[in-house]
Amino acid sequence: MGASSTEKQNHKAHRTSQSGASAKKEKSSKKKQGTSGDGKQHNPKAFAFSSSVKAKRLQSRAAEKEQRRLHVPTIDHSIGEPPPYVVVVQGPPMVGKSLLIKCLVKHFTRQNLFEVRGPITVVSGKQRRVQFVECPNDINGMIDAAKFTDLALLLIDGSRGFQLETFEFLNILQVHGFPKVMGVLTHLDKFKDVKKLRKTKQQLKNRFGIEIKEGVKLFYLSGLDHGKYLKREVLNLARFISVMKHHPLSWRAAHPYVLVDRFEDVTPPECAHSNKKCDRNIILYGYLRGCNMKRASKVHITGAGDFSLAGLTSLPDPCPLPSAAKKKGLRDKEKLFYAPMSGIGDLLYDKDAVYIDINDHFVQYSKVDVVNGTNKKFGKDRDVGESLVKNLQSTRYSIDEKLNKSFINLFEVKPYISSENEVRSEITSNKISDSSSDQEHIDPMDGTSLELNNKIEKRDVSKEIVPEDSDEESDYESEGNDDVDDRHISFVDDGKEEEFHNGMMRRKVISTVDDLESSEEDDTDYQLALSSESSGGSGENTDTETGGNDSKWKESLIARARMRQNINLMQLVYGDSSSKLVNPSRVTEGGSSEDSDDDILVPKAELEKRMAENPDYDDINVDDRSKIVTSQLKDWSSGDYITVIRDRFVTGDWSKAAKRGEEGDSEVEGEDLYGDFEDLETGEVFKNQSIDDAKEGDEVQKIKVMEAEEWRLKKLALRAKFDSQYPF
Ligand SMILES: Nc1nc2c(ncn2[C@@H]2O[C@H](COP(=O)(O)OP(=O)(O)OP(=O)(O)O)[C@@H](O)[C@H]2O)c(=O)[nH]1
Repeated sequence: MGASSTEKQNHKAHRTSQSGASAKKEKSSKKKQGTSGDGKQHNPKAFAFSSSVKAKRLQSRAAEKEQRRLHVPTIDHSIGEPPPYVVVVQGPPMVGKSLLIKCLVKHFTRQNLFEVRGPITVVSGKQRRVQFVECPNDINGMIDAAKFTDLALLLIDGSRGFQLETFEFLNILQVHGFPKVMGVLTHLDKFKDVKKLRKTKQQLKNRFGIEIKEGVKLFYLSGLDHGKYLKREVLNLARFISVMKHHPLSWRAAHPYVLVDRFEDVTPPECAHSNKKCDRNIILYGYLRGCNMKRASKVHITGAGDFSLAGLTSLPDPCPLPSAAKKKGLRDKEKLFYAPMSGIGDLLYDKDAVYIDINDHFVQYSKVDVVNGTNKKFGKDRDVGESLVKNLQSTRYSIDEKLNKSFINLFEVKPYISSENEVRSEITSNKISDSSSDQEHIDPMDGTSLELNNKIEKRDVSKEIVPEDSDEESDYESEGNDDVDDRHISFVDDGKEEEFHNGMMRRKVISTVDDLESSEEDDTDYQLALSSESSGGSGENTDTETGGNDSKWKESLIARARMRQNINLMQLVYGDSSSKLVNPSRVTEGGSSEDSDDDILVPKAELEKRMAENPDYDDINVDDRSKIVTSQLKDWSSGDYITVIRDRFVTGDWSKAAKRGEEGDSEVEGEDLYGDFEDLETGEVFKNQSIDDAKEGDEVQKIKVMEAEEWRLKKLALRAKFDSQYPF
């Protein structure tokens, strides 16, 4: 019973849905199969071309599409890694451009960026690098940015809506080929009402579509978290940027251009120093985009003008793709980031150097200005190397300048002290200058103001006489010379005082005239010291103490100064007294020079007169031969002597010369003019037959000799002529 009832049960037939998603799905699948709803197949001919015109139009359309696809400019990956894509972040002021770049950089590199300046290159994926640039808010900056941007992120303040800057930039983009554009809405957290927020979002999206084109992507950054955009939203935006398809603009693909990420001024500092408007040499670094650039081509630098390239060099990639980077020994993190103008990035590749950047947090090498009397201290304590580097920064003079100012003192006494007056004026000037010894003197070698050196200089120039009374000396030391260096140590030993000044030993002589005179025999490195150093009073003290002997000791000083002014350099260098120096001041009445200072001084004019009357070869000044005594020499300007000399030449009359020789002219005498002569061609030997011999023989013999002589000279002249013409 139960079984029969089940057999009779009527099942409802399956009714296919006529509406809804499943009905649509079914319809489309049947269409694809070419069957109608009842399962019958359509007539295939029904879908063939009904009109030939329509068919042609369809065909040409398809061909056009295909051609367009083929001609889309693409990046040639065969020539190496493509340069990074440039993402320009643009928007009105305070919209959040810098913050967005910082957040994107943080996302890609896990590093914090403190300042956004210049292009920032990051590796966004295995095969892609992105360069972020913040667009300036002036019109020129926008024009420049429109020229190189591959993707423009237009930031719009949601709470304010579209602002003028956005429209300006869009218009500029249109005339520069219109690269890809994406919108980013910020400041959405300022909306308290959710409905209003939704409505505003929709409105802005529609407007954005109208302004640019339908379907343009618009991102929403809904607020801040710890001063940064939400990670999720940044990640979405970053992903979109890194997978976005880029098609370079055709004009750009055909023209080389560089977005400079770093520049260096390599103008010689002297030129820049002397003329601030001189032509500068600049090295610009950046990725070359578009096509290859020729070395000799002219370039346009935006905002600066047209320039010619001096050179073009390819450098290693400062931010290579991870696949190309050598991972051994380097952390990937370091390699994925390059922002030279922002001061980030450890390594900096130059044309001829690689720089390692050490963060100021670790060490501060740059010179820090003292602010409010307190010097900011960075990093750890200084070590030797650091202090050396810092010392270099405080150098005020270049080596050239220092060399120009420096001098080498060959003599113990400066040789320009030549007369009594000069010596006197030197002494007095020292006295005067002592009182003004506070004046700053700059040491040419180390550029520091050293009063100590100043004093040493004075000691060298003039001399110091220290009073015999050692108490006074000590008084002097203690009284007015607090600023004298600590290293000034004095030793008194047998009338001479040894003194250490800056590590140099000096010997002073205790100044009595007797001592001075007795010490003259001692011709060692005796140094006479005038107490020019003793400020004000001591110089006067010496004068008063020596009293009546004043002129006497000065005389001996003058004599010594004069003696030293004529130091023979040759004697100094070779140690041999090949010549005797004339010391006009030291010639005695007898006309001979003596070493003693007791000699009576002879005026220079009188000495010269004496030398002219009774010259001596020894009196010839070896240093200055122009001072040769001329009275003993012949007057070669007289006509007779000139003819004598003239006839000595080939063009002269040799017979006359011979005659003169006969007469025994003193000029010709002694010269071996007619030596033995052998004619190399004939082998004939002519013995030395002077004209004097011919005089003794008969007239014929004499003529013969003359002829032979003339013939010989002719031959010599011919030979000389031949030699000069012969090429080798
Ligand atoms: N509440 C809120 N504040 C934001 C938002 N975006 C940015 N800011 C703040 O706006 C201020 C300016 O941000 P910046 O990134 O310096 O803006 P900018 O566009 O670079 O400014 P300029 O360089 O002067 O043109 C910062 O204090 C940000 O914290 C946002 O979505 N919401």
